[in-house]
Amino acid sequence: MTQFIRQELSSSLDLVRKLSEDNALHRQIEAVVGLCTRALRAEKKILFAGNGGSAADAQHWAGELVSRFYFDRPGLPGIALTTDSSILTAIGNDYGYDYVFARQVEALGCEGDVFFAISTSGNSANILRAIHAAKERGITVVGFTGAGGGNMLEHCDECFRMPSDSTPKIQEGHELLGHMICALIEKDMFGHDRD
Ligand SMILES: O=C(CO)[C@@H](O)[C@H](O)[C@H](O)[C@H](O)COP(=O)(O)O
Ligand SMILES: [Zn+2]
Repeated sequence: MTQFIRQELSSSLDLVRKLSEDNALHRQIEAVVGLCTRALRAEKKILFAGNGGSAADAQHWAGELVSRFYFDRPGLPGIALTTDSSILTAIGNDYGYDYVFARQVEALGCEGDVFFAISTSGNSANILRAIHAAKERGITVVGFTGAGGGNMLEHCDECFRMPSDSTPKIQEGHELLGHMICALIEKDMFGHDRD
């Protein structure tokens, strides 16, 4: 068992080392933070969606914006499309699971919003359909995926590709990016660092 533990920790360290050395990624993070803060200053909002562990990320990051991250400050408009069981089951039952996020983007999204589309494979049908719905509405799409990129890659305005093919490892990378982006949005919008 300890060999598995060591292997897991070693691959996580390898991922973090790659992220820390990727200057293009750091510039991409800055670009995404900038597009998010421009949208927020224009009274727009950020939508989040993903499946499984990525649904947890969607809810986690929306909470960082609406509540707080490092310090007390006004709430920021973030909505996770993964939380309302009545909406999810109604759409899934009436239109099919592929539409559970796209229908919400249609109903809730506005031109100028930002949509964080999270899929480790880049191929989940309900994420791809939500991306299509977002683009149709002039909503900026920021993708979070893995090394392969999948079908979502070509449809995102910006897409973070973690340097791994392992779903759990990709998610670990997404978690790091999500926290950094939320912290930088907060800092940019309200002008100071941590408490
Ligand atoms: O969290 C994990 C694996 O670590 C799983 O729940 C994983 O999120 C699910 O298999 C998702 O359905 C995978 O979808 P996606 O990331 O490829 O879009
Ligand atoms: Zn997971």
